[in-house]
Amino acid sequence: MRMRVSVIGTGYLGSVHAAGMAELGYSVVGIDPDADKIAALSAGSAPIFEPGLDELLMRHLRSGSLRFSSDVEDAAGADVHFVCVGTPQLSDGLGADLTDIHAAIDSLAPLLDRPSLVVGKSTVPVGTAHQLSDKLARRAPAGADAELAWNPEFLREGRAIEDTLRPDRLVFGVNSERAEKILRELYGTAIAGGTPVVVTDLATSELVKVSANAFLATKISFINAIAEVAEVSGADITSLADALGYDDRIGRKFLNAGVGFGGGCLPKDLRAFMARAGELGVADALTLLGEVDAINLRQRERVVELAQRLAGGSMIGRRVAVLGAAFKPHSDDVRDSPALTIAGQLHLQGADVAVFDPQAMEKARVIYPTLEYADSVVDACTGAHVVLLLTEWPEFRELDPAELGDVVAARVVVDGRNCLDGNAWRAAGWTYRGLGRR
Ligand SMILES: NC(=O)c1ccc[n+]([C@@H]2O[C@H](COP(=O)([O-])OP(=O)(O)OC[C@H]3O[C@@H](n4cnc5c(N)ncnc54)[C@H](O)[C@@H]3O)[C@@H](O)[C@H]2O)c1
Ligand SMILES: O=c1ccn([C@@H]2O[C@H](COP(=O)(O)OP(=O)(O)O[C@H]3O[C@H](CO)[C@@H](O)[C@H](O)[C@H]3O)[C@@H](O)[C@H]2O)c(=O)[nH]1
Repeated sequence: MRMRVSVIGTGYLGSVHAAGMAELGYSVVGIDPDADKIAALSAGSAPIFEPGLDELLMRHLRSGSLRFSSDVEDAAGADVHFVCVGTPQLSDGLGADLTDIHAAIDSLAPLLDRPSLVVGKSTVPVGTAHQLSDKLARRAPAGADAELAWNPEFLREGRAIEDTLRPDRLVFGVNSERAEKILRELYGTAIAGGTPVVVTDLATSELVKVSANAFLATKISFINAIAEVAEVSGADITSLADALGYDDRIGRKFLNAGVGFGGGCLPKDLRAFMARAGELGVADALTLLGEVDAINLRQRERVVELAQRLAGGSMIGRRVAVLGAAFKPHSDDVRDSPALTIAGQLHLQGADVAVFDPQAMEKARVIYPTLEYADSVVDACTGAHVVLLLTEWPEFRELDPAELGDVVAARVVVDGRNCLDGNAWRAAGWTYRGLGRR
């Protein structure tokens, strides 16, 4: 009989994971208390923008291998339960809020009356899985037969389906050979396709995840720090990154300088990692990450200051076009988005800010309701004194500077992602400013 899988929490991670597990041939139920989300998913229309997700949902809803429910009791029949609930930043700005993950285990445990595996995928501070494992053993009617494993997720938004079906690596944090065997069977397709597997303990698996995100964040802040120096030296950060990247030991990926990292993962995971190190008495070990965070936030301030300078000193009575609201292209996720932070700051300083994003308008409106949301790039730029490109959507890269020049009040562009051809924009009469570029 094919394995039955439940996915607890169907947000950015869980919705893709549920559809991915159905694609791998399992019988899947996705559980989430958010009734609107469940209604949308059940209709085959994901509440998030993720390329290919609607098609995958529709295919497996139709075949009957995928369903969604807001009642956790519907997870009772599954053999494996993936926990994908949110672990957002606490309101004090430091540690991770583990309320939802404890609530998820509390609601699931009483349903586990036969051998089953609960697999944590959420990103958690090291030590959390051990606590949840104890809780499960105490509360599940099956006792030790209801076991916990940790299988951190490394998917990138915008490429989430590919990353789910063909991950770079799999990490299994397990307490038993039985748990390892079940996970190997579940991911058999990827393993047969060559995906390497690291089998380890719970604590290592939790730490792998936060270390991976901390390393990626460090790479981005490193290049952004160098970009500040390049800018005042007349050097060019993009050529510099290309030259660094040819060294295999360094690699070109994650060396794109600009307004820095945002989203629902890198910033909050970095801060939660530092907070956990503090609780463990080794805060000094991670002081580097405090600097990574500070460098990252400084990039947003640098763009605000640059826009002010280019607008003549004051933002009052100035119109600014912000191209991009999502934290990265091919996503509608606006959590901790550099583009929206910058737009919000300029608005507070009196600018008339018009935002356009191909996918993230609806979600942006919820958190910044007072900004103007334009229907197109041209609408946003009409009458603008400064154009800020802050998310590198392909359609923004391909803009024609001559055509856009006809609608703006002043031909001034800040390329916050260093993705435009500065020479072409200058040739069309624009004042072009990249970050870390001549
Ligand atoms: N977004 C990503 O690309 C990504 C990638 C890897 C890891 N992660 C990690 O995965 C976790 C989820 O992230 P996300 O971006 O999907 O968050 P999200 O906010 O989009 O989704 C979380 C979902 O959990 C649901 N939920 C809350 N309490 C619940 C409960 N008790 N039972 C069932 N569902 C519940 C919420 O309603 C929400 O739909 C986080 O720990 C995150 O760090 C995310
Ligand atoms: O050279 C670069 C690369 C990325 N970014 C920015 O960094 C942020 C994060 O990008 P990315 O890592 O591609 O997006 P996420 O979907 O948030 O994925 C990260 O966070 C996920 C959740 O933990 C992990 O699963 C992924 O492995 C990890 O890459 C975005 O704002 C990007 O614009 C840069 O500024 N420069």
